[in-house]
Parts: sequence; C-alpha cells; structure tokens
Amino acid sequence: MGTGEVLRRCFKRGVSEYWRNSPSQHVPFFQALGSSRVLQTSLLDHKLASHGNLSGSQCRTFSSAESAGSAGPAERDQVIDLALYPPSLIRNFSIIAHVDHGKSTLADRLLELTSTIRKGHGQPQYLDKLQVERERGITVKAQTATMFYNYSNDRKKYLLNLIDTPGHVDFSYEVSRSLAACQGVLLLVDASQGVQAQTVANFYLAFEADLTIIPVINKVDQPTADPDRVKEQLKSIFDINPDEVILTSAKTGQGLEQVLPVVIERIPCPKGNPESPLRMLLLDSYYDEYKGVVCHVAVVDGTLKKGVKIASAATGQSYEVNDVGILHPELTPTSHLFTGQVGYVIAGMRSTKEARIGDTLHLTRTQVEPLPGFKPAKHMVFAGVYPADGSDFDALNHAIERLTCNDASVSVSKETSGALGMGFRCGFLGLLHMDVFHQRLEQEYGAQVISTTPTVPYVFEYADGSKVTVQNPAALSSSPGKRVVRCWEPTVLATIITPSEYVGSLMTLCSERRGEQIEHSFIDGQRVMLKYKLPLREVVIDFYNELKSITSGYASFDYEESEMQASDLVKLDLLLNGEPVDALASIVHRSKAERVGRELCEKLKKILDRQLFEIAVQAAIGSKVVARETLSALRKNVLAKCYGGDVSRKRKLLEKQKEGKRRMKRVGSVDIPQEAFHSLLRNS
Ligand SMILES: Nc1nc2c(ncn2[C@@H]2O[C@H](COP(=O)(O)OP(=O)(O)OP(=O)(O)O)[C@@H](O)[C@H]2O)c(=O)[nH]1
Repeated sequence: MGTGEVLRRCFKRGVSEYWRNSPSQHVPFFQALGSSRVLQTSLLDHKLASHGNLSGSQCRTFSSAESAGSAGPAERDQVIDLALYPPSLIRNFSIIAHVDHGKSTLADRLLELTSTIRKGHGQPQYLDKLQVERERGITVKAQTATMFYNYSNDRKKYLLNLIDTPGHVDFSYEVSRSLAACQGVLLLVDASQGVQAQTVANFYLAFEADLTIIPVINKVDQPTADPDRVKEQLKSIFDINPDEVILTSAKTGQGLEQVLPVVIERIPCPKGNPESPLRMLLLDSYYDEYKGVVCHVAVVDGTLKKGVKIASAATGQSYEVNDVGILHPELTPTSHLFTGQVGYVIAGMRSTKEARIGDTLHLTRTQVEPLPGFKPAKHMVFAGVYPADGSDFDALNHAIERLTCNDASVSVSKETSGALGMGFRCGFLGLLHMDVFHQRLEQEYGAQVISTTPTVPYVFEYADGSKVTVQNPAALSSSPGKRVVRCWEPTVLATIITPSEYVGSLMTLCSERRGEQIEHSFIDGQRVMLKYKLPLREVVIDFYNELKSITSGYASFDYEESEMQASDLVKLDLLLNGEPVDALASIVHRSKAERVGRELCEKLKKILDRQLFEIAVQAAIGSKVVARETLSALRKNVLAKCYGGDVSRKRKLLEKQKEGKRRMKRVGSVDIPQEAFHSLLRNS
C-alpha cells in the first residue's frame, strides 16, 4: 500500500482505530508520517499506553533533534514527567507588541532554542496556524506553546509556557485573555518603528494586570534601527529603565540567548496552591472533528488527573476528563496537569458553547470559589451575513455554526431581509475581525456570502419612553407611533502615534470625523501622541486607511471602547423606484446624511444594470428625499425589423413597448444583481 493511501485511510478512520486494527501497517504508517509530529506523538502514546509503559504524570514527546521530519519512530522518543515541575520551576509569559514588530518570529526562535521545534522547520511563524493568518501575515488567535529550558545558572530545568498574541486592535480581547494565564510579558518594540499605538495599548493591558514587563527591542539588524531612540521613548512613555531593555534580532538570532534567562529571573512563578482543590481557568476552546471540544486551561490550584470528573462553575454541568496534556507545541497527552501549568483538556463537551471562556472548572465533588474570569467580548461592529445564493441558507447556517465553535467572539442571530432573504446578523470585534470571519467562511467552509454595510450598535429612545439597541438599521421603526426622541452612539478613545510633520493633517481628519481632542504630547523629539474621542462609526468606516494614506503609513492607531454619547442620528433609506431596499439602509449623523446619500446613489447607479424601464435611485430620511440619481431605460428597438412606411404599425409597437414597461414598473421589482450588492456593500 502506498504512503498516500496509508495516510488517507488513517485520517478517514481516525488514528487510534487505524492503529488498533491495522498492525501490519505500522511501519508504512510511520514512513508515511514523515514530519507529522502530532500524529507521531499521539501514535506513540497510544502504543505505549496499550503496552502499559506509561506511568503517573509522564508523557512522551521528542527532543529537538528527534523532531526532525526524517526522524524514525520509537527509539528516539523521550519521556517528560510533569510532576518534576512544581510552580517554582514554571514561568508563564506572553509576547505582546504592535502589529508586525516580530512576536511570532521571536516565538519561532524561542521554540527552536528550546528544541521544541526543529531549527529551519521550513514554516515561519510556526504558531500562526490558520490559513487566514498565513495569507495575511497576521496573528488572529493567541497560541500557547510549552517549552523546557535548562537554565545554566542553577542547572535546573524549567517549564516555560509562551503565549504568542495578536497585535491588531480588533484582537486585543485575545491579548487580555492570554494575560490572565501569565505572570509576565515580553513587550516587543521594533527598533526602527519605535513605540506604536498598540505598544501603548498592550503595555497598559499588562500593567493593569500587574504583570512583570520585560522590554525587548527587536529587529536591531535593520539598517534603520535606532535602539537608543526607542529606549528614550520607552523611558518617556512607560518610565522603563533603559538598562533593563534587551536588544534582539529575531531574524538573525542576535541577543536571543539573553531572553529566557531574564524570563526566569524576573518573572515570578505562578502563585497557586498545589494542595488546594482543583481550579482551572478556561482560556480558550475549539472544535476538532476527531477529538471534539478541546479546552485550553490554566491550572490555578490543585492537580488535574486524566479520568476524573470535572464541573463547570458557570453551568454546573459535569464531564469526565478523557484526555489531558500540554501544547508542545502540538497536543501532547499527559496523565496530569499540575498547579501553574497551562495545557489542554478534552472532556466530552459536545459544543464550544458548553466551554465558556473565562469559566472555572473544578472537581465535581468539591466546592470552589470561581476565578474572576473575563469580561465578555464587546461587539463593536454588526453586519448582516447572507448566502450569495438564497438557496444555500442551510449550508451557510451549518458553516457559521462550525466556525463560531472556533471563534466564540462572534455573536450570531437569524434575520430576514426583503432584498437578500434569510440570513444572519453577526457581531464582530472590529472590521478586520469581520473580514477574517468572511474569509474563513469562504476558505474553510466554502460558503459564498454577501455582507451588508457594517454598522455600530446605536441606542434609540422612542416617544413612549422605550429604548432599543439597534444593530440593524432596517430594524429601526419608522412608524409614526414610534417617534424617536433621543439617540446615542458609541464612542472610542483613540490613540494615534505619528511623526510630527503629519499632526496638522491628522487633526483635520479627526475633526472631519467629529473627533474631540483629549491629549497632544511629544514622545520624543520627532513623534507625537494624539488622543481623541471619536464616534465609533467614524472609525469603522475607512478611518484607518485614510490615516495610513495621509501619513504614508507612518502613523499607528489604536482605540478602546468609551462611553455612549448623545447624537443627532437619522435613518437613511435607499429606494429603488420608491421602494426601500432594507439591506441598504444605514444610520448616519444628520450632518452627513446628504453627502452619504449622494455617494450611495451614485455608486448604486454605476453598479445597477440598466433595465427596460427607468429606475429612480433615491436616498431618503423618512419621506424626505435627500439625493437622487436616475438610471435611464434600456430602450429596446422594437422597430428594428419594421422596414418601410406604415406609421400606424410603428405607433402600435411603441405603445405595446410602453405598456410592457409600465407593467414591469407596476410589478415594482428592480432586479439588483447579487454582484451589485457585493461591490456596493464592500465599498460603502
Ligand atoms: N529584519 C528583521 N525582520 C524581522 C525580525 N523579526 C521579525 N521580522 C519580520 O517582520 C515581519 C513581521 O513579523 P511577525 O513575527 O509576523 O510579526 P508579529 O508581531 O507576530 O505580527 P502580528 O501577529 O501580525 O502582530 C516578518 O516579515 C518577519 O520576518 C527581525 O528581528 N529583523
């Protein structure tokens, strides 16, 4: 049997079953595996477990040289005994930084240095596993990896849990969650770019969580690197002592040998009590087709043993622990997890809805004080998600259900649109998060979707005193009985860091976007930090692109949620031949309604196909039309075959054509091609 066939059968039937039932295929299977470390590890575990070779807290894994793709099987594995790592020999830390300052590359180097992955494994940013992460070159999901490190000073071996976090503002929720499992962070700053907006935001996340912050200036190999200037910035903004800063190049390896000793010396060990009853913080979860729901946990107190019964403090539901282990960096089964360790648990949960992030898991027979958990994710942006082909609703439903199992930060509810049929209203952490969600729907589940214009959650108060939060503009009632008397919109506190020559243009941009300046300060001789309160809607729509284009990409931007502010908002309807198209409605500030209406009408006119009758494209606030474009009729030449003179015959044909047009108008539906929706909504 060829290696491809061996692997195909194995994946189809599940590794364990294949192993049990096909002993004759063990050797070809290992040959076929090549460098697939996960499968090698799980198979060896299975084999050894069935031979009774594994005891207590031991797990099997490979050392660095062994993890080489060409490595053979059993003779080169080694045993890790997690009981050897009490809290004093554990360090849990995250790498935090602005986008692209080199977090994932540094994580790669540390994994190589500790022989967790093979040097030159051929896959840069090893921990960025999603296709979308690889294509966009960004981290979307925080990833944990356990490493073992021999510290030469005390000749002890340490267990280090490293969490690589995303840099983009939309995913700062992932960062704050990761920090809950850590006692310290590496704050990475690019030696040329210096401190940027997400550096500031992430520093304060770590600072507020009372974590030890180790400053690292990365990319010192770049010709434009200026570590002294960056040290000056770190001193002036965060009061960081320049002598404490480590200089590295994750690319060339320069300075890397200093990092882990400093982690061990400066970051405190986890504080939990090994003698107390088990308490685990549920950090993250995802659904695996073969394994079911996999939970990432931090053991705060006590010991978790495979086979015990655990319960959720949030739901009271209990589960048997079928599998437990560490992420080394793939799932590596063990028999226990001890206080201070970070790992995974598989406990027969049927859906990730049962695995509530921030929940406390404990033994069923003990009562414990739940851990503080996390604030729920705040949805900043909402949009309708519809199947491109209306008949694909069930398929889209299935795809969304599966994807939300692995991205619990998306909220989903069903909705119906007159124009687009049945679909969903989804809440996202930001526009990039929304884009990533769509891309994953298409790439991982083959779903073709149309998304409506993103909107933010507004609050409206009606004359009868009732208040509603509106996530879908079409849902805002325009009936006379429901007169809106007041409304509020969400705002954000934005931080912009820019070279000083762009300050003037940025201030103009912010005031056009209804911003209010809060702070203006120099962070070194050449760079300025601006803080603005801005309506979230103004930030969501294209703010980032404009900021980048005004400053040739030199400014960085981050925001955090702020209060709701009273605002003069109106619902802007788009009408085609007098009929509102619900999927194109939006809520805008009254001062901008006319301009936005005009732009939308112009865009829609360009996108729509001409039809046999004239189409009026209008934007309206209530019954008042604020913008209009007319798409002239496609006049079919009914006289084309009518050669020669008979005037009355020609008139008859023209009359008939006119009647046809009227009938179409009366039926009243303008065909809007799906493609038109796509391009209009994507660009608006
Ligand atoms: N010259 C140089 N380039 C580096 C260094 N470290 C990382 N890079 C490059 O910088 C780019 C971004 O690196 P990543 O490791 O993806 O950065 P990140 O901070 O994880 O990015 P996000 O996850 O998107 O926030 C990649 O092209 C890396 O090859 C370094 O020390 N020197």
